[in-house]
Amino acid sequence: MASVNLNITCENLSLIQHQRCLLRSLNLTFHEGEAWMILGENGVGKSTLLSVLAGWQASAFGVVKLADQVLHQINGKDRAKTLAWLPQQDEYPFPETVMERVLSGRHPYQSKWHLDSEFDYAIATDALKKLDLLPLKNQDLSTLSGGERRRTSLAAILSQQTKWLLLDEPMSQLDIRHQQQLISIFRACRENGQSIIAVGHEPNHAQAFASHVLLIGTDGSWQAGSVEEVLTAANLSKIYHTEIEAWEKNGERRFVPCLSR
Ligand SMILES: Nc1ncnc2c1ncn2[C@@H]1O[C@H](COP(=O)(O)OP(=O)(O)OP(=O)(O)O)[C@@H](O)[C@H]1O
Repeated sequence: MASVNLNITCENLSLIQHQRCLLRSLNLTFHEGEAWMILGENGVGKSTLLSVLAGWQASAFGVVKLADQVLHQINGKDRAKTLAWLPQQDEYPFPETVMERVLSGRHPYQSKWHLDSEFDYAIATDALKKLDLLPLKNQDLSTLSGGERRRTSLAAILSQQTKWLLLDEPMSQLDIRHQQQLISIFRACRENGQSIIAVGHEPNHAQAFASHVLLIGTDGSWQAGSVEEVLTAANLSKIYHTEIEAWEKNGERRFVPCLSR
């Protein structure tokens, strides 16, 4: 999609699920080049918002624009060249190898009768390498562990080579080393000109890779801004209804919940 800027803009966006109002009147621009993390309690509407930003689900009220175009008016293939969406659950209903799955990220660039090219294979192989999956490339998805499956979905997203990565709980099921690896990948993606909106449950991940955060409250309220301004112990304690402290070591901030025994 040729365009000067590929910002994602929410204009007066409200989300409703089964007659319950979740997020209210979101007016916010996700600028190209930024990395956002969306935080909030279970059920506040984080996944719903991400699926609306991906164009998968329509919003109840308001508009989402990509650059200056209403998201729903952009044809699916062009949208898929700009926005890659990782849903919360990995669903693999049919027999498929890891490589086949990762190559599916190349579909937006292929015509109906196109066979995967050497170029597609090279991109998929690179994504597999980045996520330590090369030795599993010929394995059927049904034989993978949960974390391996998650990394396969992430590799498919990377091979889509989009400007925006919309990631719903990308760290889920990953062990600590692979979480660290993914944070490095996110940093490299940003250096490469890609932008990220990730849903998660760990404020320290936002601290590690995000430039901005969107905090969503259980009453549909929201607060958005830079990590430095908005990701604070006071704001996190408020949205999670739990006391959270900020600790600092070697100039780095970490958020720790005050667990009572
Ligand atoms: N298809 C559906 N039918 C009815 N209610 C739904 C449906 N999908 C989502 N909901 C409800 O909408 C609310 C928001 O769901 P959503 O998955 O967006 O929350 P979330 O913030 O991502 O939560 P979590 O942190 O648990 O993943 C929840 O209360 C959920 O039960």
